[in-house]
Amino acid sequence: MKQALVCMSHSPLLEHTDPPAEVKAAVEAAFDQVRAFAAEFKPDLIVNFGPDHYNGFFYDLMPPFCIGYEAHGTGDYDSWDGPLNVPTDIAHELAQYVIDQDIETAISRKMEVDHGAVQPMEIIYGDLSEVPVIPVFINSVAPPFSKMSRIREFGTAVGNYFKNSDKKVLFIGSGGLSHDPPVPQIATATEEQRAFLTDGRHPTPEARAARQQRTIDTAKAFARGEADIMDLNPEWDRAFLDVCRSGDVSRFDAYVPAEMDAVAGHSSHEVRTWVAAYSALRACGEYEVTYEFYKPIKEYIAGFGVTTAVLVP
Ligand SMILES: O=C(O)CCc1cccc(O)c1O
Ligand SMILES: [Fe+2]
Repeated sequence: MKQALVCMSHSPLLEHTDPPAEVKAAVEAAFDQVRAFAAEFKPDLIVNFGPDHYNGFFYDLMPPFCIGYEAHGTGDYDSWDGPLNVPTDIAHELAQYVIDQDIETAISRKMEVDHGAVQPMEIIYGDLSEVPVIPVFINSVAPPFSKMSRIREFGTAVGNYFKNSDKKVLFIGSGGLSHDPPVPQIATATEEQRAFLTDGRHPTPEARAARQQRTIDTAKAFARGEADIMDLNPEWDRAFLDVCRSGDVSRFDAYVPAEMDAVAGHSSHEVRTWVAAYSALRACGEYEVTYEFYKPIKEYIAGFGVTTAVLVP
């Protein structure tokens, strides 16, 4: 089989808060499953569908999705801050193919990817300088959002490009599930927040540290039941995982941004990266989910899901 998938939540709090030991152990066991899965599949190339949290993409120019020809980690929350090993020629051919399917993707020759995009690869590979990866940004925080059917069509186009490739491709989706971390919303932003959301790239070390501390403090308060952020929604999460497992990617179309905001939190839109990844895999054939982990983890501010999937012969 030439294609496979890993979709998993991310949280920059993994190294900054302390869930109960058995929760940490369960998450680490899930990570071990993913590492073993990737080691067995031995991809030649990763197509990494990742969100961004106003570290690489801002309202001065916010595309629905963007294919990276060259990319660099922003290093937020001590995440990868080096170059990614992007096969620019393949990224370019992929972008042209997607556009030829009447899906006008943006492209970047200098993409900046944050913790949300790189964490799965950090967990699997540790270092991001080796494994060839095409980073694909999907807007998951900054309304207006394209319809979920468009994300499915985008993922499907990406999958169709690789369907007959001689390379083994691992599709990765990073984010979700239900969660509402303290990311400012343009609709309720102060003047200062609005300026940050518009073009707040490359913050000072002090500004980045203050933002990160706010998130860490919120996570600790959330775990104590004292934070004023929306609760995680395990029922919504498990229903989403059921759709992934069903193999019928058209069922993703039913997800509506306004509803997701209301019941699953403003960052639940990160599941768009899963929708794109599962749609890319489904374009290559019928698939089955071979591993699924789920646990709502307040210390990580995440309905934390981890899945792997392969094509069925
Ligand atoms: O710093 C930020 O903007 C938010 C960080 C963050 C926290 C919890 C879960 C996430 O998925 C996430 O990205
Ligand atoms: Fe995130």
